[in-house]
Amino acid sequence: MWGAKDNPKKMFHDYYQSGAEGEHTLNTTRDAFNSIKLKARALGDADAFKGTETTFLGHKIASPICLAPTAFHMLVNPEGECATARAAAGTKTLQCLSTWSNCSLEEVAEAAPDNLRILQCYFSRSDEVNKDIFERAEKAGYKALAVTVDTQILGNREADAENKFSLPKGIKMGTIAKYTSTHVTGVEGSGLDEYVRKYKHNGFTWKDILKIRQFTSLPIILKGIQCKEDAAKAVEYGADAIWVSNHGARQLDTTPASIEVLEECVQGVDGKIEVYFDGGVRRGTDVLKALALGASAVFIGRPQLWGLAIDGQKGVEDVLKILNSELQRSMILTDCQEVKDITKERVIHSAYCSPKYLTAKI
Ligand SMILES: Cc1cc2nc3c(=O)[nH]c(=O)nc-3n(C[C@H](O)[C@H](O)[C@H](O)COP(=O)(O)O)c2cc1C
Ligand SMILES: CCCCC(=O)C(=O)O
Repeated sequence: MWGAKDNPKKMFHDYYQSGAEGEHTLNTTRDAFNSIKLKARALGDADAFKGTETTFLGHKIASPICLAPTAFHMLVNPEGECATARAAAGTKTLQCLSTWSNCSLEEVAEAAPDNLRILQCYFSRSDEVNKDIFERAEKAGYKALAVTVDTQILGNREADAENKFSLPKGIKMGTIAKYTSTHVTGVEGSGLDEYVRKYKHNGFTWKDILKIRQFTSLPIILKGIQCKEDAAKAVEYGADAIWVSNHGARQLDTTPASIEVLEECVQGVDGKIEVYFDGGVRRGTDVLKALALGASAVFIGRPQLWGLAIDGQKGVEDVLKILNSELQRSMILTDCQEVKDITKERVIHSAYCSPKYLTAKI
C-alpha cells in the first residue's frame, strides 16, 4: 500500500474527506437526510416557477446554496480559493473564505470583485492580529464574519495523524501568512495540530464575542451551533445569525447529523436572527429539507473541493449548478414557486428531527 509520504494525493484526499475518530457521524449523515420525507404535491404550476433567488443578511443571491469555508484549496488546484471565488461569482452565490486559505483574502476579493463574500474567523491570541484581519476584511469588501465556535481544539482526525499531514513547501497560508508560519518541526502526528498551536486562541469564549463587537462593525455569524441552548445564547450575545454545523463531522464524533439538530436550533433563536446550515448536503432535496426546517441558506463543504480537484473553477461551478437544478426540480414537485414557499409543510416526517422523537415511545 502507498504511504502518504510517497503519495501526497492520498494525504490531501484524506484531509478533505475524513471525519473525526470512528467517523460515525460522518457515516450516518446521509441516512439522517434520507429519513426525512418530502411531500409531493399534485398539479403545481411548473410554468409559474419563479426561481431560487433569495437574500443573505439582506444581500441578494441567486441561489440559497453557498460555499462553506474549507481550508487549503491549493492542495488540489494552483489557483486555490481564487478559482472557487470565481465559481461563486459565476453562479451569483456567496463564498465564505476560510481564515486558513492559501490565497490571501485580498487576492480572493480581487479575483471576483463583485461577488458577495464573507470571511470565516479563527482567532489569534493577539488582539492586534484579530483587529488587523477585521480591518483587512472590511476594506476588501467582505460583508460579514463567520466566527467558528466548534473548534476550541482540533477534532481527532486519525488519517491526518497517520499521514503526518502538512502543507507542501511553497504553499502558504495566504490570509494569515504575515502572522504565522507553516513550518512544521517534525513532531509526531498531524501538522495541523502544530498550525493550531502556533496561531489559534483556544481560550476564546463567549465573553470574547462581546469583545470582538468592539473591534468591527461587520455582522457576526456564529458557525458551529448544534443545540438550542447555544442558539439562544448566540442571540443573547448579540450574534447577527447562527450557522448550524458540526464542522462536516470533523470535530466531535457521535454527535447527531446537523440536519437532526436544525429544528431545535431554529427554535432556540425564536425567529430573532437568520439561521444557516451545513453538513452533508449532496442533493437538491437536502437543500429543500434544510430550508423547510428553518434554514435560510445552506453551505457545501466537500462537494466544492471535489469539483475544484476535478476541473478548477468550472468544476465548482458545475457542482453548484447541478445542485441548484436539483433544488429547482424538487421545488416544482413540492409546489414551491419561490424560496419563501419552502415551509415546514413540505416535509412529512419533520418530527423525526426533533428532540421529542428521540425520547418518544413510538
Ligand atoms: C477539508 C475541509 C476543511 C475545512 N476547513 C474549515 C475551516 O477552515 N473553517 C471552518 O469553519 N470550517 C471548515 N470546514 C468545515 C466546513 O466549513 C463545513 O462546516 C463542512 O465541510 C460542511 O460539511 P460537508 O463537507 O459535508 O458539506 C472544513 C471542512 C473540510 C471538509
Ligand atoms: C483549525 C482547523 C483548520 C481547518 C479546518 O477547520 C478543518 O480542517 O476542518
